[in-house]
Amino acid sequence: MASDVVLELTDIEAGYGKAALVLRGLSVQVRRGEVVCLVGPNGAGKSTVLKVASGLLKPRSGSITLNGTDVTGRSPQELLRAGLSHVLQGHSVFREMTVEENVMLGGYSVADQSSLRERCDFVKSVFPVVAERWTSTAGLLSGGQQKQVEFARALIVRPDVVLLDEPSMGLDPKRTTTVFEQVARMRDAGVAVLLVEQNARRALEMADIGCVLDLGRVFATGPAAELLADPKLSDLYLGGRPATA
Ligand SMILES: Nc1ncnc2c1ncn2[C@@H]1O[C@H](COP(=O)(O)OP(=O)(O)OP(=O)(O)O)[C@@H](O)[C@H]1O
Repeated sequence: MASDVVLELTDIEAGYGKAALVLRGLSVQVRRGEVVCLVGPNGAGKSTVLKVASGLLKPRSGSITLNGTDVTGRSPQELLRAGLSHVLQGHSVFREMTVEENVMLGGYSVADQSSLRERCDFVKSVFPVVAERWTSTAGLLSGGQQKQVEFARALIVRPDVVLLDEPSMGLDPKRTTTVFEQVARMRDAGVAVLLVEQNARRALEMADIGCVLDLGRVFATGPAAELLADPKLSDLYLGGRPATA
């Protein structure tokens, strides 16, 4: 395994209860400073990959390694301590609380106050809106800005890898652009990002690596720009080819 691989899922089989398998031998790698974007049709298993990676769902077979250590079967809390943060689908900002209070909820496990202060400075440097609105009530921020508060909460523990489940959900195109810019800033700050997106074409324009899932397997993977340029993938999975001028 290359040393820059932060998270690796290998030959994962997973499902819910006694129901049929959702993931059928899926493998994916995420490297430091890289955004890997999972796309594919509804029900392909994209969110299930994130649940397996974060310990919310135990795989029936296969392995998960984090920074080269086998962490298969560990709980979400253990994985958080080991360097993996998961930003769930939907909105998890507490609207009545300030931005600071929301971000600090993520830092409850950081006992050392000076290291917590240093981490605050770090998230403020990654997300300028969070710094500017630090004392504001979170409910007064726009949907895209609230997403940045969720990202900051995930980054306060300074994880090696962040899992993002549909961060653009419910946002208009302009705010989606802003949110994808913030995902790129996390990557540029050295974090590995594994992202699930319905907004496949626009997410792949920002991502480094794309991974097309279908029926619980990886149908195609490679540099995101190459997937975007593939006419067959465009027609099947990316909502058709963009109109040419
Ligand atoms: N908690 C659950 N219990 C039982 N089945 C589930 C559960 N969550 C998901 N599934 C099933 O697993 C399959 C894959 O779901 P998943 O949410 O991973 O797909 P997805 O690719 O993220 O889809 P979407 O794009 O619609 O969010 C679906 O058939 C879904 O019905």
